[in-house]
Amino acid sequence: MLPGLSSKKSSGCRLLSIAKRLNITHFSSGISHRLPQAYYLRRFHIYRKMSTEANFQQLFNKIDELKPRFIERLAKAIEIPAVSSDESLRPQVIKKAQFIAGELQKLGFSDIQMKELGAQPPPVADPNLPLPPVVLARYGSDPAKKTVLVYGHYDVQPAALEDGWATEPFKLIIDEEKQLMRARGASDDTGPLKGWLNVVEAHRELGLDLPVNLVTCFEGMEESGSIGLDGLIAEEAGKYFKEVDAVCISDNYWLGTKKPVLTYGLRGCNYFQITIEGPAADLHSGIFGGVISEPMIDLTKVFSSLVDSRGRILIDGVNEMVAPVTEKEKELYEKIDFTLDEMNAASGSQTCLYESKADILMHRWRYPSLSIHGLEGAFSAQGAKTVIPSKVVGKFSIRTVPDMDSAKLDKFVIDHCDKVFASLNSPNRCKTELIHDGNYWISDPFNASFTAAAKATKAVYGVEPDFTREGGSIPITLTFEKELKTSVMLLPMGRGDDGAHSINEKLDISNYMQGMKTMAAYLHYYAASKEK
Ligand SMILES: NCC(=O)N[C@@H](Cc1c[nH]cn1)C(=O)O
Ligand SMILES: [Zn+2]
Ligand SMILES: [Zn+2]
Repeated sequence: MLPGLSSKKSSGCRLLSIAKRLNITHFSSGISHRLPQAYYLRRFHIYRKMSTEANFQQLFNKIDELKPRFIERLAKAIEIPAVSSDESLRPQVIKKAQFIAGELQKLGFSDIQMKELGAQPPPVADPNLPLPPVVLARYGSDPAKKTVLVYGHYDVQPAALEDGWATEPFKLIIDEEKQLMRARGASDDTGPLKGWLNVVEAHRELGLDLPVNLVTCFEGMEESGSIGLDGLIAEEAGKYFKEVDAVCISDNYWLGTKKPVLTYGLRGCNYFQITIEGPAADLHSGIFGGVISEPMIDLTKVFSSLVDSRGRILIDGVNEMVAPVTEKEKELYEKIDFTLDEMNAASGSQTCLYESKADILMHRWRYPSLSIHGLEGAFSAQGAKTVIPSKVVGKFSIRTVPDMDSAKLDKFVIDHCDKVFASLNSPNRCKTELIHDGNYWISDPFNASFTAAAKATKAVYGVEPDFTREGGSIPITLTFEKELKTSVMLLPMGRGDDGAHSINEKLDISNYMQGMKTMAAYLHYYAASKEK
């Protein structure tokens, strides 16, 4: 099976040798062991029997049987447009939290708490805008069982029909021909979040004991940088999350479309905005064009100084912080099941900047990238409006990697924008600020949790998963690891071509069904493992 099955209970030397094999030099934290080995051995004897493939068959059949109900329930959650970045939709985000709490209650979860996080900090239009609550709940509290915290987010990215969606984004559409479900949040992350609830439901329907105690941590600000969640986790580490042995996050995707993966690394994300303002109001370009200084022209100059068309970041000091590639690391990429064709299929184009698999993967996983996302305040409709916008707010983000220092990065970026703007000699005003940030994360993929997930993947898909890193970010991952002193494992449900954050987001029905089976099997294998 997997080489080097072990956990972080082993000595530091062992961990170091695993790190060497994977060529990881940036473990984000250590793991403490709070209970003696005998305790876990006892748990192992209790649950070993339940974790046999025979029991899985019963569970898998039940999940299959409940498929129509599970799809219908997902459709109900999807209907709530919980877009965390749109202040006007904040009541909908809160409504979705309440909806999920109601579902948890119906399923027999206990100690359900809607943790309030206060008002959203600036920059924000409404200074009293409430952050959406974090939904905490428990299923079981048997001291003889291990406790798994499952994290997910119920907020989603914006979506509108006019962006080019084939169908209404907040209505779950079943494409019978392609056997997939299309809607905003289907894959990121309402589908996987509902998956955990469905796993509990399948156990209940069978009268089967859940092999672990489950704790939920479902947030509503992930797509906006998980604002407020760090503090809550720190606060609850010794309280609500006290007994947590492992954290499992299902909020990412397979690398491609065929092979299941387990993910042990993420890039971070620092998100910035540049505000440039000048005239008191939008102006007629025939009257004022060529006579006044235009904020939009200044912004394009600053934007174009950030990155070149080959994706190279042009800000002094940024690339210098990146950990160098070693020869051994290069070998890792060759073993990963992925092709340029898959990359092109996922982007729906032939616009990839690299040809070799290693280059693509390295630029997705271990190098930083800078993306320009858009702007507020400028004309963006069809037709030709001859206006000079008086104030524009440009948005861009940098995906961060080991060994980049987040605070240093912020300084480099802000200094750079200030310097470029100053060089324009513009009478306009310019301000660059950080909107939110979240750290990169890299972990040990040979601990008990990853091992259990690998066995679960094999039991469901019949293949060993690839171990991958991911270019996206889940800002809270490192916080869980540090504050709870537990391992974190990423168990993706969807595929690399799901179109998360894009138009026509989808989740293949087979990924939903097999994903839930994998989640269930993971809980059983993890419960049965000797190690934490
Ligand atoms: N499924 C994970 C995901 O989409 N994460 C977001 C997180 C984020 C960071 N800043 C804003 N959102 C991502 O864009 O990677
Ligand atoms: Zn997500
Ligand atoms: Zn997302």
